[in-house]
Amino acid sequence: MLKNKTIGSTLIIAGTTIGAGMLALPIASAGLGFTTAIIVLLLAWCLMTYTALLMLEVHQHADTSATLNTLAKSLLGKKGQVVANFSMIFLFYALCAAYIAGGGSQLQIKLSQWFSADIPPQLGAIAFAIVFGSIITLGTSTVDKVNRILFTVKILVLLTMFFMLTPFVRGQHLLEMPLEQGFILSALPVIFTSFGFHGSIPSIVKYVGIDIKSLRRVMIIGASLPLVIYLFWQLLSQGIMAQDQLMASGGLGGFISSVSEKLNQPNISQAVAIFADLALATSFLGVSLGLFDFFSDALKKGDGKSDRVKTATITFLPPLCFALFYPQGFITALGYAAIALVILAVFLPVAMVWKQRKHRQYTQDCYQVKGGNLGLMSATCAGVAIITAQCLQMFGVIPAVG
Ligand SMILES: N[C@@H](Cc1ccccc1)C(=O)O
Repeated sequence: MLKNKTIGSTLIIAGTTIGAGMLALPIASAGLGFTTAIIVLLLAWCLMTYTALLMLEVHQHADTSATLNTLAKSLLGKKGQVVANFSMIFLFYALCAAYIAGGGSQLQIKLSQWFSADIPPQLGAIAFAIVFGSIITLGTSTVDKVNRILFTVKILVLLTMFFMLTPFVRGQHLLEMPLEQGFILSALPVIFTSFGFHGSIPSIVKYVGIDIKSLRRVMIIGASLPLVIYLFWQLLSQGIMAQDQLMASGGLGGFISSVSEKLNQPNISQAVAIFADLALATSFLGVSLGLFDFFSDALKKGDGKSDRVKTATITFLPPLCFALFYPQGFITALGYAAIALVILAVFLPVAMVWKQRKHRQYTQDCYQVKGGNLGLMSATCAGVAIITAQCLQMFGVIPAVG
């Protein structure tokens, strides 16, 4: 039974992680060249796995049903709790905004083809938000059913897409060096966000129970599956197109059409487009369900129809507004998400573990993540670097990606 739960939880983690971020990776890392991109991916993976283990170290002494809210409150006090909740809302809003902008632009391209008319991107965003907002409003069991089907198809399409794209990889593209050093900094926030899943750790702990050995395995394998898939994805996207072509694609739709132009194979570009839709849809369902439940709990809304519609409005309206103003804002929104994710997935775990190690006697059988203070310091510095990179981009000091 526990084994079953461990496998299920590993898949939940991997499923949450592989999403919009993966679609943004080829565009965000276009200027880096293959080798540099791989090094940054590995570093981001190390950081995120390390902080996920830190969260387990914190969870081992708390109640099974502890949430980030209660953990932050008990270890860091009222201020910590406010910071935790604020970064959670900001992260989920930014992610939803990215999904609506990305999904909307995909939908708009399709609607324009179907109706042979020039449909504005805003209409795509509205339609995308209404379709998925309704699924969420119908309830968690509907989401579960839709998600299972979409997730299975997503993995099948991913494998097909990898299989079809491999023959087009050209070695010389993989030897290219960073076009400009600034691009390394610019790519950090999006690459970091693509490894994010930390909002789901409390639910997994609650589901599996406090069994550190199993939980460690869940976190390590759950974070490593996306790493393997991203490494392949990087090999394919950067191996097929030269850096300047990738850089010129601009946005998700642009990337997909460059792939189809380059390969001149309608089947492959179809597979890439379907994968992109499914990746957006599954992550959107997972993240917006989390945000919906968070609001419904925080605002003490019931499960009645009118209450659910009200909660849905609070959940979906602000990110929809962002997507209406910035229809091309897919990657921009993911960059903003990185700021909140650094707080949630790096600063908070580090602060909580630091406090706990200081105030609590660790006995022989307590779990303590290796690395000591040096590990905590390095993670903090990495977090500061990511936030700085995003701010420098916002102020136009370094080139923006996307
Ligand atoms: N990693 C997810 C984004 C995410 C970050 C943090 C928590 C949940 C999801 C993606 O690539 O789409």
